[in-house]
Amino acid sequence: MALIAQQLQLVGAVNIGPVDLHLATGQWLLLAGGNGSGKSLLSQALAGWVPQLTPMSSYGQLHWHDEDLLAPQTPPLKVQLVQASPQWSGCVYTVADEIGFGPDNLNLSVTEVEQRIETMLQLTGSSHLAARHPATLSGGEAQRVGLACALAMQPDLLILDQAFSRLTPLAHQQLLQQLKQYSQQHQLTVVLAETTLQPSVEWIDQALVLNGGTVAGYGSPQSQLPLMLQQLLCSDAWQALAANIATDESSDSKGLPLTDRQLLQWFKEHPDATT
Ligand SMILES: Nc1ncnc2c1ncn2[C@@H]1O[C@H](COP(=O)(O)OP(=O)(O)OP(=O)(O)O)[C@@H](O)[C@H]1O
Repeated sequence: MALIAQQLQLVGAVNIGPVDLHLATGQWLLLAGGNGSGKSLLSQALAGWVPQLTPMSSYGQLHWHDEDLLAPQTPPLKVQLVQASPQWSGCVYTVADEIGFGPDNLNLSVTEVEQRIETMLQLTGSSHLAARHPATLSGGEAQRVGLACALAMQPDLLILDQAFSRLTPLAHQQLLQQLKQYSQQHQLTVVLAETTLQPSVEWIDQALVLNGGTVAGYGSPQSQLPLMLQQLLCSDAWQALAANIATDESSDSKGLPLTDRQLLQWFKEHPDATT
């Protein structure tokens, strides 16, 4: 297993945990929960920010491969956290240079830095923004560039804390699709922290549901779907599914839909389902 948390507890102004999770290389985990459930604090711990950048006490174990993520050290460069509002370096004047800022500081060759900038501009659909000043970007544009900056560091663990919250649902879906392809090619492990069910649920291998800082559920997306439908934001169509599976005790979690297309099919196969 690549990412392992055992009885992880974060203690500070609020308490998070205990959290147990096991994620293999290349897998995707959804940290699901409502506002204030602890997704961001747990994301920061997974990124190695505790205690240096996020001053909390920690108990239990948290490892990324051989690296102890709770050890008092600089957060590992191979683990990148992208938050909803990207912070810019303030040292450069263009988006292209902002994406190159991290790699430049690794003393890579100019050619390598330029290649990474070009690749990430394309992957995130940001090529048209290359010459813009980062401070002038719209919310959705800034989120694309924030992702490009993180990927330019070639992380092997990427944590996205509501990092696409300002994109349209279609753009969000397309960016996840691009990222999935990249993740499969580069064995990139991904953690998504979200308050909404769609579109992330379709792309994940595991879901961990947080409620008030404690783990309400953990397992396959299908097994956690009934809980996620209760706790996350979702459209009326998905709410209708929630109402149906809540009243259907024979409902088999393995057969639950995860995409809009599968949801349509589910309703076709359950003609008696009412909302
Ligand atoms: N520095 C802090 N001091 C005091 N309380 C904090 C601090 N940081 C976070 N909290 C509290 O910890 C709880 C969990 O916060 P966290 O940011 O992890 O939630 P979240 O699930 O990411 O929420 P949202 O979806 O609203 O972003 C919240 O009640 C929050 O107010």
